[in-house]
Amino acid sequence: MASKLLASTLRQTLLSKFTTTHHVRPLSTAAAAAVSADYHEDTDGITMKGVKISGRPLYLDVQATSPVDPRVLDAMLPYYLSRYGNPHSRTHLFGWESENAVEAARSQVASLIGASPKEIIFTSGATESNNISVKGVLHFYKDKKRHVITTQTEHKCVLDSCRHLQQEGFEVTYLPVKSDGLIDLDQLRSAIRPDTGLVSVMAVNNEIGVIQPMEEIGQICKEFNVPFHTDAAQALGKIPVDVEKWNVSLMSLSGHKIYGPKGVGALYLRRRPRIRVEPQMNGGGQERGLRSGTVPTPLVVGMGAACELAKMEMQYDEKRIKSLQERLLNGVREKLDGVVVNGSEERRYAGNLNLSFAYVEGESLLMGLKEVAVSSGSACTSASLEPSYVLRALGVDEDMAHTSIRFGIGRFTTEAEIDRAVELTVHQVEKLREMSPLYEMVKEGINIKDIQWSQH
Ligand SMILES: Cc1ncc(COP(=O)(O)O)c(C=O)c1O
Ligand code: FES
Repeated sequence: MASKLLASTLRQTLLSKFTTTHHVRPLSTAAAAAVSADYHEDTDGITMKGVKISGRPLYLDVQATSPVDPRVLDAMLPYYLSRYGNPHSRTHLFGWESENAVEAARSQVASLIGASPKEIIFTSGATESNNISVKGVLHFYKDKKRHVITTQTEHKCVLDSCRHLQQEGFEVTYLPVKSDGLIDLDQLRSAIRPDTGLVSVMAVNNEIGVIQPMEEIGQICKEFNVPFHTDAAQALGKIPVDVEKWNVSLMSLSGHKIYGPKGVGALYLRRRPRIRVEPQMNGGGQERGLRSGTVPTPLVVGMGAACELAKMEMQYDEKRIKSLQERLLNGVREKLDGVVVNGSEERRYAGNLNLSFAYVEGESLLMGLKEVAVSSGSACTSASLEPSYVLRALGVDEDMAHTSIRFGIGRFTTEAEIDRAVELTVHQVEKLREMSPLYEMVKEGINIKDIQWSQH
């Protein structure tokens, strides 16, 4: 109890010390011009991309990325300022101390997932780890293995790696998901073939937060002796992750989803039985020849520190986040009808709440919510007006998929922020519904599904 209290007090103190609400001053005049052309700040707010916002929005988009924990930054700083040696330099102290720091970080990452440090390869992020896993495994075993199984709701970097393999002549099965977002284990079983070289299923979905049955999938892969890869970018530090329990051969991890820095990640590669991959990067042979390029010591130190903090505080964070999620959901449901949680309500990570609001237009809702930084789904598809392919895979109607909003709650989210988000969301949805003729008809008791719309 004392340590939890200490952690939360420390968090507040460090946060107030480090958090700045100031606009970051660019160094060069060219950069200043580029910024100022689209950025204006005055006493009553900020205008950017043509949108005026009074003050900084509150941040509820932690699935896209999370702020760096001040304690993580604290661990990183010496490796920028004084201990800046190349960890691969063998001839002097600067190199040795950097190498030590990298190895310590490797242990911190391994310890959070129940692996040996020898099984951890540092990469630039989960995108790279997913590319190495999907393409690297199939390329290495290409003489015997020509088939991959994945799901329709994976992150784009897994789906695109699979498409790339298809262009090279490999075959891919994209498993559908049930309406709760989970795969059907019998369908997985029957999709496995003698030439299946990899099963790749993400642990926690980035858009809807559902948790796939990892242990069961791992068991099936063991039974058929097929390597199992999981993209655990959204699971690490959020739910217990254990490479043995899940029987995974490869696992992709990311630093910036767990209050660590952007631009760093890791790949878990099982040693017994050993899984082999073809490297995607050629060069100096760092990271056992699997990922050439100078290991970025400060980033790796940050990822290690973030993992150590996650290990210590996961339970505490989860409890807080769960109660904030309930506060948000109850708050919204108290005032609004027609609010649907997308994805399984039981098997989900509490920090990801994906809601659809019936009878409102999603784009207008997002535009009206500029004081809350939320998204309609993943960051890399957020520019698209298409409804999310993940929600479509769940069988969500196009109109409901269009009105979805993902609320991301994290370690630094406060009750006051949740209350404000509820207030703004309710206000905006009510406003849009007032303008909606459909909602008017629903209130009058007309069943919209029964209406025969005339076609012109
Ligand atoms: C499930 C999932 N996989 C992969 C990624 C990509 O991670 P990174 O930004 O570390 O490359 C993300 C983050 O956007 C993600 O949510
Ligand atoms: S890279 Fe993060 S959601 Fe796409």
